[in-house]
Amino acid sequence: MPIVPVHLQNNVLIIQVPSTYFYEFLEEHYVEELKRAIHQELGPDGRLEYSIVVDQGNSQNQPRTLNLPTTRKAAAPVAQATPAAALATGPMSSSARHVAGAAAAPAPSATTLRNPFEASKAIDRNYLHSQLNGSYTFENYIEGDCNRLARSAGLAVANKPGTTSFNPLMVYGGVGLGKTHLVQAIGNHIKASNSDKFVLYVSAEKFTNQFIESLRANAVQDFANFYLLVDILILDDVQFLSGKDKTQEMFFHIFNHLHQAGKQIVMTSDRPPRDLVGLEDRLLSRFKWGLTADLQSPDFETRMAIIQNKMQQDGIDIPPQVVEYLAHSVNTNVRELEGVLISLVAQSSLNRREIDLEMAKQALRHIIEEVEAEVNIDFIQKTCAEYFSVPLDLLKAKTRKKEVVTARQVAMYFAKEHTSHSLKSIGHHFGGRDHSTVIHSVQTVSDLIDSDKSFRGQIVELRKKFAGK
Ligand SMILES: Nc1ncnc2c1ncn2[C@@H]1O[C@H](COP(=O)(O)OP(=O)(O)OP(=O)(O)O)[C@@H](O)[C@H]1O
Repeated sequence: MPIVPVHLQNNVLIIQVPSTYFYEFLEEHYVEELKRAIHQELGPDGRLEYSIVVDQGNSQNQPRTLNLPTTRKAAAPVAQATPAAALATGPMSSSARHVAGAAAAPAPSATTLRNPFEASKAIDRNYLHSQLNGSYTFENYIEGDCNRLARSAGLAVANKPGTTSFNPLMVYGGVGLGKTHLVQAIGNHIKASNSDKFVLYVSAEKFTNQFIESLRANAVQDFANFYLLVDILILDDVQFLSGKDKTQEMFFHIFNHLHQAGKQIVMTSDRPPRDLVGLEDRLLSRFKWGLTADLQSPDFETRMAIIQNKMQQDGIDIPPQVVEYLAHSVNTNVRELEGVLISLVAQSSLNRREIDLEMAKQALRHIIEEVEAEVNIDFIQKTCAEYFSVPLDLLKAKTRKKEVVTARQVAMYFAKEHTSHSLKSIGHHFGGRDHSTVIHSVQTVSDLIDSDKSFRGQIVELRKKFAGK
């Protein structure tokens, strides 16, 4: 059932939709555009109403029509309510909604919505918005060691959605490392080359809120049907589903249905699937069907390339020494790096001063001090790796060499002492180790401090490096 303007009655444009969910979707994303167009064409008195036509599977197979005004505020009930007003107490209604004039729209043949997982094939998906930000592309997603696997898997999925073994594709990593950018780039790429495919980007938080709202409005069936229309479902921040059993159950069914139908599913999470506490095992096991790829903090060269790319994109001109200074100073995450760059440009234009190294140091003193002052896990790992003379990346690797194990355990110990990260999160920063490994490391280091004098001396020296921050 396409969404079509079915009727123009006096100054009222009535748009027909197949479910309350579609009504809400239009309201949320298009209402301003629609209102503008209506005011332009029909003048200031022009109004918009929705006509929801749903087949409830009743004996006569009669479609039911529920008209909704554009505003969600309760409107005064109309004097001569039509039989459709009966819906006010039915499953599709909500007390805040104005039920009026079913006869206003001629009822077309309705879609049968009896099976909650039977998508309506007649809905014209061209009318649906993908919720993608077009500025997130593969072209401006800089590749580095930190993201190589995830990026190339993403590109493979984008070129052949639903047909690679990367289904689902799960991208995980810490804050501001480019998860959303990457998965949206996948969506944008697919959309550009497959105009017939309906790509939908949704955060797990929004998915949850929509689901709760559908429960409240007794329209769970509509909710499910909508999601079953999707060809490529991109669910961001899946960890948000933790502990939300009903939402998980709904997602489980949607996942199964889409997967079986060869539709592509892409997800992001701030931690590896095995650490997603509060998610059902059956869901977690499905997440592992495809490919799980992580994003790490970018190294110096990648940070340089990211800054240069951003400069080119935004037409910013900054001397190379300043770019290098920024890339050296801000090693936490990409969002932080971008923030520092923007702040520098803003200060330069406010003070009408050319950007040079002196100016950059001066202008960013507070910000960079703040970033540097943070004793974060990156800094702790770097300091411990240097102190014990082991390569930094081995702290995150599997190796059990004695000197690496010591450096790793000490770094975990200080991460526990100096940061607010949970044991799980600390483990995640050390190559995805679990929380019991972190507990064991902290205990081992504590025991050695008590029993080994020279080790205790090393810890005291290291602690000074962190205390000075
Ligand atoms: N490899 C990259 N190349 C270019 N820009 C990047 C890269 N990685 C991240 N960015 C940029 O960094 C910013 C933060 O990225 P994004 O929002 O995708 O991170 P995230 O991991 O989803 O963060 P969060 O954990 O807060 O959800 C965005 O502006 C994004 O464009």
